[in-house]
Amino acid sequence: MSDAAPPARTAAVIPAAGRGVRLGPGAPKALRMLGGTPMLVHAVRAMSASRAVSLVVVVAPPDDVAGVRALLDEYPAPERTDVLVVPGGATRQESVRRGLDALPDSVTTVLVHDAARPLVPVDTVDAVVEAVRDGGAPAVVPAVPLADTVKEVEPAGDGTPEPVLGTPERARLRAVQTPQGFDRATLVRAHREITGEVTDDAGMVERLGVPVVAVPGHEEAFKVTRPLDLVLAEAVLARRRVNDGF
Ligand SMILES: Nc1ccn([C@@H]2O[C@H](COP(=O)(O)OP(=O)(O)OP(=O)(O)O)[C@@H](O)[C@H]2O)c(=O)n1
Ligand SMILES: C[C@](O)(CO)[C@H](O)COP(=O)(O)O
Repeated sequence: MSDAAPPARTAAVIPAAGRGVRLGPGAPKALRMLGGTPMLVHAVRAMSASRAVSLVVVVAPPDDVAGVRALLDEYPAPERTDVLVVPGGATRQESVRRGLDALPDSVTTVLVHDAARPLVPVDTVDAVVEAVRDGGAPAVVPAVPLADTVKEVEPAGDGTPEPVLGTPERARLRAVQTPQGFDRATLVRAHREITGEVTDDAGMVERLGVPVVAVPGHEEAFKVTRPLDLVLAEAVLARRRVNDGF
């Protein structure tokens, strides 16, 4: 970025330090190839596709910060986007916190986006940014309705039958994606004050008692978690190539 560029107001933190155990043996998940390009590079491009995002902080496996830096230099982001790489932690929460610690003072709005959701469309990213900047709520999540009926069970964990405790009303349920968007001060406070297991950043903000709102997500923002998700991701990329005419 040129010296004259204005300081970043909106930044994206990309936690990419996970191993990808559920994906099976191989390279760390964020470095797996999708359509010939590492998953992390797709995720960085998805964030920098938004004109609002001028800084991306990638949180890398702590033993491979230099390798991730070299990889991102090989696949440069648009010139108007700065990309920092910092070491991650043992949990997603810890990795996000380390990404937040690296943000410059100028940043007021933060997106947190899983490297494992490489194909989120830019319209979804922009919708989240706009909703945060509108000031309606300090935390915004993209979310999609569920296709399956959901049961609450008493988990057994060993493959034996699990007692069903209830069936939440499906119309009130959403599957939550990323990027999740936040007023920076609120997210930093959540990461400082909330401890214990939380699976997403908005969940931490909810625990502060601060309002969180959901905006429409996108089916292509799915998380690459299990081997079949890689097949779907390759299919989405192939369809995009056909639609883009190359
Ligand atoms: N210590 C960790 C764990 C996860 N993540 C990141 O958080 C995102 C969502 O996590 P998930 O999909 O669960 O990835 P993994 O933890 O890698 O997957 P698994 O649980 O299968 O090992 C991923 O981009 C992952 O790299 C991270 O930065 N640091
Ligand atoms: C943040 C997240 O992607 C929202 O759906 C999800 O909670 C991450 O969960 P994971 O267990 O780290 O995959």
